[in-house]
Amino acid sequence: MTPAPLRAPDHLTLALPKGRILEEAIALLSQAGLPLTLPEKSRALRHEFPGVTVLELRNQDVPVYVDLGVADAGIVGKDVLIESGREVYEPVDLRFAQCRLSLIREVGATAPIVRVGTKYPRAARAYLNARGIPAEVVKLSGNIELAALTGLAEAVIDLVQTGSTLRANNLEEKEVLFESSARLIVNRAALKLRRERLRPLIERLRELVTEDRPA
Ligand SMILES: Nc1ncnc2c1ncn2[C@@H]1O[C@H](COP(=O)(O)OP(=O)(O)OP(=O)(O)O)[C@@H](O)[C@H]1O
Ligand SMILES: O=P(O)(O)OC[C@H]1O[C@H](OP(=O)(O)OP(=O)(O)O)[C@H](O)[C@@H]1O
Repeated sequence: MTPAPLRAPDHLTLALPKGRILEEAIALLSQAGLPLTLPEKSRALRHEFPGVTVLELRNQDVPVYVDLGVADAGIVGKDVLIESGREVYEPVDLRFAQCRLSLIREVGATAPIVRVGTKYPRAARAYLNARGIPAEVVKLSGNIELAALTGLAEAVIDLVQTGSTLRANNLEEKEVLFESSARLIVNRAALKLRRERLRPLIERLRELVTEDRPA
């Protein structure tokens, strides 16, 4: 196998998630001065721009690529970052993709919580342990709320934004575990090696998010 070519210190590799974050991430990074455009729909997974490579990943894989240094930086939801358990440098709260991770039950449910369905087993266990609730955590992959509707679980832990999914399914939010938004994450070694590219990017993104929404 041929070794991977060394990347020049003035080249950036970014890990971005496909899905709802991609478009806004590309728009913000372009505003910050990177020569990026939204990739055309295709099966290509790696997109080349002048001086920048974009790796298009699943959300959960963004912290892995950044922590292991395959990507210099990435954008990912705080929810996914917490769940990953990876302690990467997180210099900018980008303030989009705002939502919260909450404990959700059917309206009026009072039965003891025996099972909890979630896409976030690590956060769920930490929450249940802190509350002293001896429930089993069942890892699910999507449409998590169905678990509470079908009796698979007495409660679910999932994201809420507008609350319309809850209202449409006769569910209610019982407690917020934490708030989430998109974050810039950076590999610590890359921050030194590619300082000239990463420092101005961090500064510009900080300016852009505070310009958008003054405190
Ligand atoms: N309804 C929502 N409103 C605002 N932000 C959201 C909402 N749902 C999810 N998010 C945020 O956007 C991120 C990406 O969500 P997206 O829906 O693209 O992921 P997904 O397709 O469920 O993930 P995957 O299939 O890769 O597990 C989430 O990690 C969260 O931070
Ligand atoms: O409060 P709301 O505005 O209704 O948003 C919350 C919903 O959005 C997300 O689901 P998504 O649409 O991403 O589908 P998924 O369950 O397949 O991830 C999340 O899992 C909730 O179901």
